[in-house]
Amino acid sequence: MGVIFAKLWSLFGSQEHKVIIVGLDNAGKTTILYQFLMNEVVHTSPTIGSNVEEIVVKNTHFLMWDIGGQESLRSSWNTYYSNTEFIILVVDSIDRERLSITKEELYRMLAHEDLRKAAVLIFANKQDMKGCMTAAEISTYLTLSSIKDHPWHIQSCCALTGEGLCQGLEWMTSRIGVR
Ligand SMILES: Nc1nc2c(ncn2[C@@H]2O[C@H](COP(=O)(O)OP(=O)(O)OP(=O)(O)O)[C@@H](O)[C@H]2O)c(=O)[nH]1
Ligand SMILES: [Mg+2]
Repeated sequence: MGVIFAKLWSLFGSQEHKVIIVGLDNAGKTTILYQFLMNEVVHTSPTIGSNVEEIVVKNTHFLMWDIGGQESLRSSWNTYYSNTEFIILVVDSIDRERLSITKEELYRMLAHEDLRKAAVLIFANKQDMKGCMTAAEISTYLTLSSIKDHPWHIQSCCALTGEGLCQGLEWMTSRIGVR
């Protein structure tokens, strides 16, 4: 009985799932992390290095690393990759000009050995902005349907109101146990 309990506990209870939150500077990564943690909008400044927080969703523990997205910091994203189970890629849906850079970064990550088992959640953030791209437009531009070797999901959201964030987390929890 004790052994069975211990096994179940290790499967569903205490195990921590590593998540990296990436995306270009100003996409809203830090805002999303603290919405997850506190259900409120915090005042942010550009992240130099990273923030890390434990987020618990229905008894599932995620260790979330929010990594600075400025150009000079992107080359060190790979130092966070080992043992990552989920990549949360945050896109600023109003930033049409830089979506091509996000695309390059996405495919660079997917090709990285340390991320070969990672599932990808794409947040199409800032949906409150007038004239923003829809999740469908972003999906088409990023050619997400061509990704066959990683589970992926795109979710539109607004980090300021929190809209869409829970649905993203629900997709992540639904993936646990699948693999
Ligand atoms: N309108 C709007 N603004 C948002 C939203 N999410 C974040 N922001 C704002 O966008 C700005 C940048 O947000 P951050 O969370 O600091 O961005 P970041 O991705 O962590 O940026 P770096 O740390 O530089 O990589 C802040 O002024 C946020 O308030 C959103 O959904 N809508
Ligand atoms: Mg930040």
